[in-house]
Amino acid sequence: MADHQKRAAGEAAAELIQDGTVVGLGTGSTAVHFVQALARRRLDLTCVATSRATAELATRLGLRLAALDDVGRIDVTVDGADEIGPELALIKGGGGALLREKLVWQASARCIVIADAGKRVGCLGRFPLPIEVTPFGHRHTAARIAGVLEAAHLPTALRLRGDANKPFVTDNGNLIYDAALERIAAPAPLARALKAEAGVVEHGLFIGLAATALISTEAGIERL
Ligand SMILES: O=C(CO)[C@H](O)[C@H](O)COP(=O)(O)O
Repeated sequence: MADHQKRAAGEAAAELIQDGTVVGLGTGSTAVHFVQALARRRLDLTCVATSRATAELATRLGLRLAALDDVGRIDVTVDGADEIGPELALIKGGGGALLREKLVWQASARCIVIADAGKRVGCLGRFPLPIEVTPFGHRHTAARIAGVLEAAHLPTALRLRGDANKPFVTDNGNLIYDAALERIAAPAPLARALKAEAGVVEHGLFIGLAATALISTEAGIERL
């Protein structure tokens, strides 16, 4: 999707941030625009990054960073998404930062998701669901995940690094399986079933966390 739509969403979100607040910084190409626009505002902020990549960008741009455990709570987090479904249920983790993202989102009083219009779907699942697992026993965990998923699913694939035929490793030292489900009719029971697996560290279903969505369309920013 056109980068200018991502930029417009990021800039619109940056305008909502108030001076003196604690802000969670998302990960991904849309979140990059938010971080850049936020830095340009030169507010007095404390920021918590959801990935090493975002932390590096924020540091380079002069934003003050704190560790999640060094702040009492986060006032507002702004982050992208891979899919935005009904009731602002989301799939996240395309960039591999889902665990830190969810930890930061859960610590936030308010979460704003920013995206281009192409991310809106009537039913989640077209985007493969990222599932972060421990490296120990990950093939057994993958087999158990396959058992949890609905019968009609497509293969669950170990995510590889783009530049090599080696597994992608998250900032937390874990691996990711991407589950091509096509259609997630009931996200909440699936989320619970996945979390019940010992090898599953986190999954990319973000349910009941986003309060607001800023969707960038050719006609302007739509607020949900
Ligand atoms: O969840 C994420 C990273 O883990 C991203 O927010 C998601 O992948 C969207 O990325 P982009 O803005 O590049 O489309």
